[in-house]
Amino acid sequence: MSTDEFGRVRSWTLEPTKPRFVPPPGAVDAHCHVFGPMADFPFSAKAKYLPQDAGPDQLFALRDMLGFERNVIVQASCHGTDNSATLNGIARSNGKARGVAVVDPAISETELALLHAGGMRGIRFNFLKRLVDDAPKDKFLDVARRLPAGWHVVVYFEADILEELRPFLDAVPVPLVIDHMGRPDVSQGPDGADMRAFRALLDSRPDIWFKATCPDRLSPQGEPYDDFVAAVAPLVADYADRALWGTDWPHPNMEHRIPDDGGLVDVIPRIAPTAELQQKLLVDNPMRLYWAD
Ligand SMILES: O=C(O)c1cc(C(=O)O)oc(=O)c1
Repeated sequence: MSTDEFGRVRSWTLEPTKPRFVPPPGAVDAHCHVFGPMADFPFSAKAKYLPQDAGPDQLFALRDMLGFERNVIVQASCHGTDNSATLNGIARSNGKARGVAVVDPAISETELALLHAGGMRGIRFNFLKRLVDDAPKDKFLDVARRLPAGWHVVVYFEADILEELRPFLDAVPVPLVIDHMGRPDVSQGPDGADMRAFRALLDSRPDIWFKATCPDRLSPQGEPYDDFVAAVAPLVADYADRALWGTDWPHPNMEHRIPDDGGLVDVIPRIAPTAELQQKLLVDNPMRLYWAD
């Protein structure tokens, strides 16, 4: 694990390998983050981790090396509800990044419009207790009802609270995107209880999307992530028009098991084995959600 003299942690490799898989033209890394740089964009006082800087320059260099063209930058929990670092990343991308914000539910319509102008197209609700202090469902629903046209809600939760969250998810009046598939136990296989519950959620509404992401977080086996591939490939095949993919760089909280980003890209052709599936996963689906205008 790499911690600097200020106790700031690095959760990403400085030497990612070049993937064998070549993404189709226009491929979107639809789940990544930026950390800081802290001198310009300090972390939240409530942050649960203190990372080293992982700013837009590093993100865009990785994007190019991996063969991607666009990023969707998701506001990381360490920046709380101050979206300046994410907006800075979008602003510096020459139109090649859009974002997902985290907001105080009391945010005004004017501030939401500013986030839209800055390239945000959704907000994220985080239900992981190790990342946020509280997740007020009633306030979340209030702001979900006031979003700019075309926005969606990204939700991050773990499989053990999916049933409890169902009434809340049912009540969200805009499309939903589920981070990391709601963290199923992939060792249960494609027909395990967690995947069945997740499929039931997807079947409940046609406008629920998911990120087929994070083998590094979800695979007990680790590389080459055979358990993840076995559980997730059928989901991508069956819900091909609703699947997104992303690196999750700089892999918050993964300092003890830092993944190789090239290795993550090489999982793509195993969960999306045909050119048609790859085109949907990496280009058509994220473009519909994030670059509709
Ligand atoms: O599982 C995590 O630790 C994690 C954290 C964050 C964040 O801090 O925003 O985002 C993610 O997508 C995943």
